[in-house]
This record gives sequence, structure tokens and C-alpha cells, in this order.
Amino acid sequence: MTDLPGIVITGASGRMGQMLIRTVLASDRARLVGCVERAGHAWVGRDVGEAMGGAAVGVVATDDPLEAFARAQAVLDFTAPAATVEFAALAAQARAVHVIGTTGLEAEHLHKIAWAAHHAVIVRAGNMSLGVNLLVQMTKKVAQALDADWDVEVVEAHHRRKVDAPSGTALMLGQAAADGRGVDLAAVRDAGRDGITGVRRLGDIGFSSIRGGDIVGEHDVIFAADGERVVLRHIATDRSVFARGALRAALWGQGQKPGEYDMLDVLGLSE
Ligand SMILES: NC(=O)C1=CN([C@@H]2O[C@H](COP(=O)(O)OP(=O)(O)OC[C@H]3O[C@@H](n4cnc5c(N)ncnc54)[C@H](OP(=O)(O)O)[C@@H]3O)[C@@H](O)[C@H]2O)C=CC1
Ligand SMILES: O=C(O)C1=N[C@H](C(=O)O)C[C@H](O)C1
Repeated sequence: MTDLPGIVITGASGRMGQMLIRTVLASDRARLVGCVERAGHAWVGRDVGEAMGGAAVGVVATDDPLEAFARAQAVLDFTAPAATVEFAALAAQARAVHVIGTTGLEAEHLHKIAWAAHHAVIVRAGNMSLGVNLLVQMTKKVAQALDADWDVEVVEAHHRRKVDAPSGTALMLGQAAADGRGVDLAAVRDAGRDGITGVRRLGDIGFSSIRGGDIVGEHDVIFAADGERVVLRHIATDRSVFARGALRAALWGQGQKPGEYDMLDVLGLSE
């Protein structure tokens, strides 16, 4: 039992944090050894099972990430960009595999994460589900097969509490379409149409975001031509698909060389 990889969960009280706690506790391949919340959070000092309204599980939430990471083989991190950058440095210091699900990361954050990956294994993906990562590969293949007369639009829908747009998944899908076409996404990205936009630019990849209610996560990649359309779709109905992927990544990362990996590596879908 104690030989199983020890897992720490950051942002433990969050939507994903709580799903990750349940997933790790239910697993016979890993054990929960720590949960992190920020200083002053109501969960700090409390057993996380009780904090979730159930029975005690023997893990007390802490506001000391380094102490927790030092006891772990992997950190599952679905928090916010500034926190994730801080955790990347600490996980590298503790030589723990850092699984990053956080989205909304900008160039400055990615740069710091890349530095941490010189010293530790980092697995980062805007979406950890098997289905979305298959969709990424399908999107690349369809984009390879179709020319720029097929307009590419990525449409995503999420719950009302999501703070970043386009979603990390939408950006992965847009990147896959750009890779398939052999173009630079930054040069063709079109997000946020409003007002007199002018006609659509040939070759652009468009992004649209819907926010409402409790939508877990829905993504369409639309290839639209004159007279026909191809639509690739993924619908997540339960956050457990992300949590299972994250735990799989943590286990896969054990024994890998330091570096930055993604879910395509974990799932063996890289080309
Ligand atoms: N890659 C994937 O498969 C998926 C990625 N996500 C991404 O995961 C992230 C979290 O999503 P979700 O769970 O819905 O969000 P929540 O807001 O429900 O949870 C985020 C948690 O992180 C905590 N947090 C933020 N900053 C810190 C910090 N400095 N130290 C410790 N804890 C901190 C928050 O605490 P507090 O409340 O105190 O701010 C909160 O508990 C988002 O970026 C989302 O897009 C979500 C689902 C799947
Ligand atoms: O914030 C969320 O909820 C989700 N975020 C990820 C994203 O930005 O794509 C993954 C999933 O869609 C849920």
C-alpha cells in the first residue's frame, strides 16, 4: 500500500480539486498524501473528507505546498496561472511529477513552466480527457486533408464560473487545425467578433465562447465550405473524465526524464 505513488492535490476545494480527491481516493494505484489550499482558506487544518461533507480520510489540507510536495511523487494542479507557476518551481524542487490542468496560461507563465521542466517531469494539457485528445488528432488530420476554402471555426461552451476564454481545449483544437494546415495559429487566430467586422479572412481560424449554467465542457470544430460542412464534436458531461486523465498522467510520469509532456504523450497518441 505505502509503495503506491503519493499524490498531492492543489486547489483542493475547487470543482476539479474535489473531483480529483474522489478519484485518487477511489484508485488502487495511488494514494492521497496531501491537499493544498491558500493561506487563510477555510479548508486549511481540516480533514478534506470532512470538509467535503463526508467521513474523515486522514488527509488534512495545508497552506504549505513545499512541505506537501516533498512527501509526494506527483502533484495534480488545476488552479490558476499565478499559482501554477509557483507550484511548478516547488514541484521541481521536490522532484515530484507536476500534472498541470490549469488553463489561461500566457507566454510569461509558459516560459516559467518550461524552466521548471528542466528539473522535473511536467505533463500539461488544456484537456486531460481521452476523447478530447482523440479529437485533437482528428482535427489535425481533417485540416491536413482540406484546403483553406474550408473555413475553420472552434466553438466552445462552459459553465458560468469559467474565467478564461477561449478555453484551453479550444486553443488545443485551434492549434491542431493550424498544425494540420502548416500555418502559425497566432497569425490566423480570430477571437471575439463584434460590430462591423468585415468579411471573413481566408485561412483564419475563428473562436467563439458560450458561458452559461453548469455546462461541463463542449467543443465543436467546424470545417465550413460552400455547400457542405464537417463538424467534429466532444461533449464532457462529468468532470471525472479530466480527473481520471490527470491521475493517469501522474502515474505515466513516474520514471520519465525531466521535460514537458502532454496528454498525447501519456496516451501514446503522439505522431
Ligand atoms: N485540463 C483539464 O482537463 C481541465 C482544466 N480545468 C482548468 O482547471 C482550472 C481550475 O478549474 P476549476 O476547478 O473549475 O476552478 P475552481 O475555481 O473551482 O478551483 C480552483 C481552485 O484553485 C484554488 N487556487 C487558486 N489560486 C490558488 C493558490 N495560489 N494556492 C492554492 N489554491 C489556489 C482556488 O482557491 P480559491 O477558491 O481560494 O481561489 C480553488 O480552490 C481552470 O484553469 C480550468 O480551466 C478544468 C477542468 C479540466
Ligand atoms: O474550466 C473548465 O471547466 C474546463 N476547462 C478546460 C478548458 O479550458 O478547456 C477543460 C474543460 O473543458 C473544462
